Amino acid sequence: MSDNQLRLGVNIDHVATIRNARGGAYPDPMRAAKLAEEAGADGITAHLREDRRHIVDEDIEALMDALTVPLNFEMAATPEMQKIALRHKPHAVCIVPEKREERTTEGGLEVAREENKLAHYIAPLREAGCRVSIFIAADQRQIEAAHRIGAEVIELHTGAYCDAHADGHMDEAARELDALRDMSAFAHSLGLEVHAGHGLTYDTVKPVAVFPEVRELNIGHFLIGEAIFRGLTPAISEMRRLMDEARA
Ligand SMILES: CC(=O)[C@@H](O)[C@H](O)COP(=O)(O)O
Ligand SMILES: NCC(=O)COP(=O)(O)O
Repeated sequence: MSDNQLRLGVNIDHVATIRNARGGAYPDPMRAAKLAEEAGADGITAHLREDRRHIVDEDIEALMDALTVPLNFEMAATPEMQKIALRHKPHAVCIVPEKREERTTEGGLEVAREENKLAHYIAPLREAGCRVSIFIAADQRQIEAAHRIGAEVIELHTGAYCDAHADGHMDEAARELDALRDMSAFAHSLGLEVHAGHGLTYDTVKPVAVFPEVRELNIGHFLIGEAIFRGLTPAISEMRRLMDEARA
């Protein structure tokens, strides 16, 4: 991979959402992960929520056993999740905020107010060899705090930009995009590796993919939905093509 190429992490959570709707064994997130690998994904992302609404513990075990690309394990900063991460030692652990009542991840992690607690929380994960990433809003204060606690990576939450775009509020989308651009550059200037994701689609990916400091995009819900219409491999290949085009 050239230095300028953006990595694509495919999030398979919502394959599990469909499986869990009937409580059976299909569609299998592992099969989706293998197809994603073949389609050019550079990594697989999976979020083990406290309520296990999509990915479950057995999925993480299967992914750790069979993946040949890195697993980005998303989790809340709880003792239970720390134990699971330390047992599996995935390539990357992305700490995300989590509320049981939310429909999806709302906003970024509050790092600045929880600095000491989070610094202690991530230390054993780093010692175990996991790259620690913090899922964060495009907010300078939070990025500075993520840097201070010793995170190596931040993932900028692109949800507000994507939601504004989907609602046709283009001025707001442009403002959110400006913040993402400025904060990508700022985080990079501190030495943090910059990732981005949440809610990205074919319509919203290029303006983010073009930021030179961004090294990885994590995309899931849209791709799994799009796979219904064109199949998972073509859906991922098209995303890959748009990212490469943005970066050319
Ligand atoms: C943190 C994040 O953005 C992802 O985990 C993704 O949104 C899928 O999980 P949920 O849809 O459950 O939030
Ligand atoms: N961290 C963001 C992610 O993994 C994918 O989010 P989404 O595309 O499912 O909204």
